[in-house]
This record gives sequence, C-alpha cells and structure tokens, in this order.
Amino acid sequence: MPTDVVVSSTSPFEQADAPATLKAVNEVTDNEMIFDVGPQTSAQFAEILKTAGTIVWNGPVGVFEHDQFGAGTKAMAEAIAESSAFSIAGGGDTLAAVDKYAVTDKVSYISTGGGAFLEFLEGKKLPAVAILEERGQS
Ligand SMILES: Nc1ncnc2c1ncn2[C@@H]1O[C@H](COP(=O)(O)OP(=O)(O)OP(=O)(O)O)[C@@H](O)[C@H]1O
Ligand SMILES: O=C(O)[C@H](O)COP(=O)(O)O
Repeated sequence: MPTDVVVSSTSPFEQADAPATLKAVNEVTDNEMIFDVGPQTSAQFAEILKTAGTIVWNGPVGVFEHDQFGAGTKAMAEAIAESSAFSIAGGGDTLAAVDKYAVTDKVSYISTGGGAFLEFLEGKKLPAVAILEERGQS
C-alpha cells in the first residue's frame, strides 16, 4: 500500500495545472484527492518489481496525463523497462503511459485489450479467440 501520496484539493480533470502536494498517506485531509503515489512508494514498488519473474501492468498509478501527477507512473514504466521479467502491459491508458515514457521496446508484450486481457489471464473464454480456435480445427 502507498505510504506517501501526491494530493490536490483541485481536480486536474477540471484544472490542468491543479497544484500538487506530496504528503504521508495518513496526513491526507477530507478535502484532498489522491492523484499519484509519492517517491517513497514508487521506490518500494520498484523494489518489488525487481524480484518479479512476470509482470502484468494494467492501469497507471496516477493521473499521468498531467505531469505534476506523473512521477509515480513514470517510475513504474522505468522499473518495468529495467526488469528482466517477462512483462505484459495492456489497456488504453496504460499504453498511453508506455508511449509517453518511451518504454514500448522494453515491454515483452503489448496488449491493446485492457479488461479483456485480464479476463483472458483469468482463464475466461473470449468470443473472438473461441471462434478462431473452433475454425482452426475444422
Ligand atoms: N487517483 C485518480 N483519480 C482519478 N483518475 C485517475 C487516478 N489515477 C489514475 N487515474 C486515471 O485513470 C486512467 C487509467 O485508467 P485504467 O486504470 O482503467 O487504465 P487502462 O490502461 O485504460 O485500462 P482498461 O483498458 O482496463 O480500462 C488514467 O487516465 C489516469 O489518469
Ligand atoms: O479502450 C481501452 O482502454 C482499451 O482498448 C481496452 O479495452 P478493454 O478494457 O475493453 O479490453
């Protein structure tokens, strides 16, 4: 769980230059919204990623479209890029982050599906894959 976070009382979806403040997670007040993880948390997540054999990435850790809330997602992208693990990244916004932080070549597999690829990993049957398998057999 995050120990430090980047907050604002203004949403970057309403005001692009919403001011960002770094604080400990237990110091977040009622009027503040969390829009990114802090550097201590990113470092902790990056450490965990170093020990992974397989990494599945679905979802940025912050509102990375606005740079004041992008450091956490950038750190995840870089940790995944440096890792020797087999990495899969999927989902529209995740791929926008992969592109923004220029790590496309360092991710083992890029999936345009987001929710769909998670369902595939869960073992659910995807209709398009099922019909291809069926036709492939006949
Ligand atoms: N704390 C937050 N509050 C609101 N929006 C956030 C927050 N953190 C991240 N986001 C936004 O959520 C979006 C990412 O959505 P999501 O996690 O669904 O990823 P995805 O890659 O599009 O996956 P999928 O394809 O499964 O939907 C980004 O646009 C990001 O700005
Ligand atoms: O629009 C998206 O984010 C991607 O195309 C992922 O779609 P999915 O979540 O329906 O797989």
